[in-house]
Amino acid sequence: MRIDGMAYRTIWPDGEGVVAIIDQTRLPHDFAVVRLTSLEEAAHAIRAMLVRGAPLIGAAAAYGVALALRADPSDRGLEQACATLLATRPTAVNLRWALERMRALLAPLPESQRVEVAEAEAAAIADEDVEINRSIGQHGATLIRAAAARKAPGEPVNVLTHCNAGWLATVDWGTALAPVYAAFEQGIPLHVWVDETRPRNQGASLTAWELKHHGIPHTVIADNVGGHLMQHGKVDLCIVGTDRTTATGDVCNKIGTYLKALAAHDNGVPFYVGLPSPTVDWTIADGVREIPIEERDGREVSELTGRTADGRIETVRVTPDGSPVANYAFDVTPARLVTGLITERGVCAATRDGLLGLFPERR
Ligand SMILES: CSC[C@H]1O[C@H](OP(=O)(O)O)[C@H](O)[C@@H]1O
Repeated sequence: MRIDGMAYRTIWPDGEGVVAIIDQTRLPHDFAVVRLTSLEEAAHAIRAMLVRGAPLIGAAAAYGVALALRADPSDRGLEQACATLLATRPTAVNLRWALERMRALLAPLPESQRVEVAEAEAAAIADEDVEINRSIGQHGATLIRAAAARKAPGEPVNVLTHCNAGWLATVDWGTALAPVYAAFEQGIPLHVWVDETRPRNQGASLTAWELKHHGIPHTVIADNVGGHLMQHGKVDLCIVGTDRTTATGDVCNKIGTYLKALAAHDNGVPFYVGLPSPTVDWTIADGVREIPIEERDGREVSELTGRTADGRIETVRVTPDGSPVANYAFDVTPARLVTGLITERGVCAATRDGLLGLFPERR
């Protein structure tokens, strides 16, 4: 995507043994590029959410393996790299998918070839992500165009999204926001309701930042507003991302997604999910029972970080000292609440047959 006229991806090789990332913990107030040179730095970047979003986590892990092998290309080095990176965050299946792909490719190779092949495969994973998301954008834009056809000429289509599933959550384009970017480029009038997405505020700090830089009309709202907007006909469709979707169409995504899906279902608002195929966990069928839900540090709930009036970045406490905090980072939306899955091969029902119809090789 372009930032002040300059094209960026969220992650890119930046010289021998160096991988550059946008530090998303500094947005929206500061745009900072961080350079990773080791397995430990790559693992920290994922764990501390300098990079986040299922597809980007997968790409970052792949580059992390390549960095690790520069230090230790042995079988032990490869296994330790994969284990370290897999342990960074438990929910996004792209992490496991990328590491399994890297391990399967690299393990049979002599040590002397592993670094070069690892770097090429990480770049391939990144490039594939861009093309997958571009395609999701095109398929999803048809849904926004159809919504526009049901409105008065020139009246914007109101899309509600949760968290950040934009280009910052991927290598480029995004998943839930890719259809928004594609529809905007096609000249379809639209507006995006941006859930702030407590506690990390990926919506308020990342999605709003993306849309502002792209010139897309948007309004940041508190997480609890979406149901009210749907009741009053102010949401034409919801499009969200996913960190892991089961073979039967259950969708794991940022905490609060399930509540939005319930409100959408209750108000007859279509609820779509941007779903790149590496985010499908073909091995599980019951998302609520089988998907591990990350629990993060309670300080993400009890504290807030922002910019003061005189430009300083400060963190303040918003809960009483000593009040216990629970910080579940994801929830699971049952397939029955999902109108459709927007994949790189087209839009399908949130069912096993729907997914297998687009991915018959998975039968
Ligand atoms: C395109 S995946 C985006 C997905 O990832 C986010 O989680 P996190 O920011 O914790 O990595 C959120 O669930 C987004 O929908």
